[in-house]
Amino acid sequence: MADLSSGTRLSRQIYQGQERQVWAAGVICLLVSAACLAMPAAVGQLVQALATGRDRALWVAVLAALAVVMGGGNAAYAAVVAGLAERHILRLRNAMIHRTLRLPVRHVRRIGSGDLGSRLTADTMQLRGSLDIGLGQLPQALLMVVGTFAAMLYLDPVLLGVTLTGFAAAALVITWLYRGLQRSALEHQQHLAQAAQGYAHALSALPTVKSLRAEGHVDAALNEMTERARRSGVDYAWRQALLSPVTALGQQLSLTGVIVVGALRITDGSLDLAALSAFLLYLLQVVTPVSVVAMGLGRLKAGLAIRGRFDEILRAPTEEDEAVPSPAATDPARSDPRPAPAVAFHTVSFAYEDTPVISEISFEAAVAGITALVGPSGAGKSTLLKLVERFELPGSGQVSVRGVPVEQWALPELRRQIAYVDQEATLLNDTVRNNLLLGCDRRVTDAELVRHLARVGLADVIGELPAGLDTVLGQGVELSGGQRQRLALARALLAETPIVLLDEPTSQLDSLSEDQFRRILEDLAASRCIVVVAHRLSTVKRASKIVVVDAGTVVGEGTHDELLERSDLYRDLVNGQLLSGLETETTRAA
Ligand SMILES: Nc1ncnc2c1ncn2[C@@H]1O[C@H](COP(=O)(O)OP(=O)(O)OP(=O)(O)O)[C@@H](O)[C@H]1O
Repeated sequence: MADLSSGTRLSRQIYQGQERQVWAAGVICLLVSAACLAMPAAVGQLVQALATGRDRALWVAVLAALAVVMGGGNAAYAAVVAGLAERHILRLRNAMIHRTLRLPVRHVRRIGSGDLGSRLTADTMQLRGSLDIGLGQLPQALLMVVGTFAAMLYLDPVLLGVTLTGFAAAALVITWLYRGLQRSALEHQQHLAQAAQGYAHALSALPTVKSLRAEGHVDAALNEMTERARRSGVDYAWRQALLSPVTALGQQLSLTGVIVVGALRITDGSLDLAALSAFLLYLLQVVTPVSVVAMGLGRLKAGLAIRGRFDEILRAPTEEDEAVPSPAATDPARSDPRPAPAVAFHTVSFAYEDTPVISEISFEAAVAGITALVGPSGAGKSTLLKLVERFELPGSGQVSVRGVPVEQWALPELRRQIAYVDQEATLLNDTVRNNLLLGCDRRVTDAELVRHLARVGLADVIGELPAGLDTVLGQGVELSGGQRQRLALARALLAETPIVLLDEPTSQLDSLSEDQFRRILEDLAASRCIVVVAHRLSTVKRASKIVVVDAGTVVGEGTHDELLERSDLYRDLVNGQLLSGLETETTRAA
């Protein structure tokens, strides 16, 4: 029943908006099936015409017409069905792309980009094959089977009973094969996806793999994955391959039974030889469509299993679905007479799955000025930025942006308030211009783009690229880590958001760029809220507020001088244990 309802749902999705093509396919299918069914009768008529010498030309013409209908109809049917299937695949791919981009980052990371890529390519190809048989050959074969059995019923119901008994024995084995078929099809696609995921991961870590001379190790691990895919592929293939011989076995049983019972019935006079011959002709004719039905249902079952892998994505809750605004939520900043801070954490706790990472953290970042988050590695600083962006939702407590709890913002509106430069300073595989304009809602001239590039010290670098602002990044043109960070910073500047979140933006900058970066930050901080996860003392010292985070809690808050006096951890950090750039600073101070 479950199969039937998901099959019906699938058909509805495929046919939606393509009703004309569906009708055309239906009419062609009926015409072709009628022509096939009429063929044996027409051949009989021609034989009779040749014997009697009457209407020979007529029956030759009828046979020729039937052949044209069958040939042309089959070609037209295949074309219409291919159009239906391709459109369905297109919709499915686009729906998956649409959905994936709106899922929580953690969900997408958990599945993995290689696996998702495999769903979009290998799974859809497999599904396309299932649709070809399921939509293309199955309906026609079903019509043929029903039509032929109807003709056999008309000729001799007893012999039809014998025929169906033979096929029923085969059906028992086929049902058992189906059960494993769906499972092995799903396993095969999963193994393929795991291999794709492992491969993508290995390629992204290629320089590390090479430098560690770990090619052999990675090779072996990936080979193990491809071997698993081979095993499940073979399992799937033999089950598919058995469908045809089992059907043929059913036919042999039926044939033997029909010949024995037919001969007995001729002997007792309840059947004549002509009817038995016609019956046997139909029995031979029905084998191919029965095989196609058996195979087609098998492929359809496999297709439904694979389709389930798409549904897993299409039904997963998006970020919007996850953040159900709580009417009980109260924003401390709203009830406060002071203007709301740009960012406020109020007793926020958060865990990744079951691992607590943030525990009852409270702090505020003012509308203007730099708030620096410092602390040992793994303290939870980057996680705090993720909570502001609503990549993650707090387990308890409240994160507010401009006085409104993050889950009460419409997500696009919330993110319009924030420019975010992540640790990797991610750039898309697109032109420099488009990379700069991501997240920027206003019209920007090239002159303005160049001005911003100059501000982050990149105007010359970009000017020297083969196509300047139109150069596509990532296609043979790579920027250095520091250049990427500066480009990401220019993007954040262009977005002109009231809040800027920076995650270790100076990690790959040289001291000259770092000075430039610090000046830009100070300019920005005059009118915007900058929350920066910083490991450089040069940035931290100029912050209007420093929040010291340790093991998911705030252990100190204040200015550089205040914290030097009050916070042991901050002193440790400043003494060079955890803030890089310390030596430079201490040397300078000396
Ligand atoms: N996506 C994730 N899933 C599970 N655990 C995570 C995830 N991201 C981070 N963590 C864990 O949460 C803790 C805090 O990580 P976070 O990146 O916020 O620390 P951080 O202070 O920014 O560290 P660093 O300075 O080294 O970047 C770490 O123990 C980390 O292992």
